[in-house]
Amino acid sequence: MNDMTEIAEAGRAGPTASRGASAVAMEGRDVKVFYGEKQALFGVSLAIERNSVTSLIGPSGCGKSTFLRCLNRMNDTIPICRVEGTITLDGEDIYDRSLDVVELRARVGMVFQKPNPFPKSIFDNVAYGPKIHGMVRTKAETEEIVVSSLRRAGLFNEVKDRLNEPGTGLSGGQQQRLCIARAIATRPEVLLMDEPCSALDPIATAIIEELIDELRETYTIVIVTHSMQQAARVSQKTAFFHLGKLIEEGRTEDIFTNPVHKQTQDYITGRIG
Ligand SMILES: Nc1ncnc2c1ncn2[C@@H]1O[C@H](COP(=O)(O)OP(=O)(O)OP(=O)(O)O)[C@@H](O)[C@H]1O
Repeated sequence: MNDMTEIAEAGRAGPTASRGASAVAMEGRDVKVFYGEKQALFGVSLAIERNSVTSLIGPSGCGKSTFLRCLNRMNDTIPICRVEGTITLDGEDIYDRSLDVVELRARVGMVFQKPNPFPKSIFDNVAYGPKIHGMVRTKAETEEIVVSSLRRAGLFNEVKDRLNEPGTGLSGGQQQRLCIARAIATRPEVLLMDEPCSALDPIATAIIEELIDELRETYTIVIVTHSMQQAARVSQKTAFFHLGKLIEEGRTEDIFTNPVHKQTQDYITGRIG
């Protein structure tokens, strides 16, 4: 099997390759992003389907992370960054002045490239979000949400006897699952993942990929990945970016087996990137 066939096979093996179109959870329309004078995104329009995994792929510097960071306004933290266009969550403009950004980030959670647990206990890492968002009032409620989030992230059995130990003492793969537990503890609708496996070994990567597949039953997931095999394995939709433009998007299987644009074809066959 050549690389292309393997990628296509992996895409076909996805359990939802035949799922019908579901409702749109988030949508970007004509999104332009500038870092100072430099334009990084040129009018990107992309609908993110609910309870589905969307992969953002493309060569380094093409704007994948920039687009991802627009979806929960993480770009607000970069002073020179300016965003134009419209981005909605459940039809609501997330750049509306009346919108509470802290609340938005609870609804649209994020997992980063490098696992970044807080320097706190495993328990407190997960309890932190629900506490600051006023989602829990009692110790029992906090415990319930911590345990269910750790279970959901596939980590509970491994840490149940050491919940009071530091999160930073876990292995890289466990730390990343802890970060996923922390993100889902605020019961978000959407989970953004920026190359969540790039710092992990193949076994830890496989565990996270399996988890992503389970999590999409409950969450809408957008993942930036450099691995086309990973995009094919975990996502139902793929969007290909090049030089700040969205070149092509569609069902993962179609993007990898029958791309419409030459640039997409060149990227997936390894001619660019
Ligand atoms: N904080 C920043 N300040 C200035 N320019 C930035 C900043 N972040 C990104 N850029 C620029 O915006 C463009 C898109 O970058 P972005 O990180 O979104 O690409 P990417 O596709 O995610 O890349 P990679 O795969 O290498 O992570 C690049 O030209 C990059 O140099």
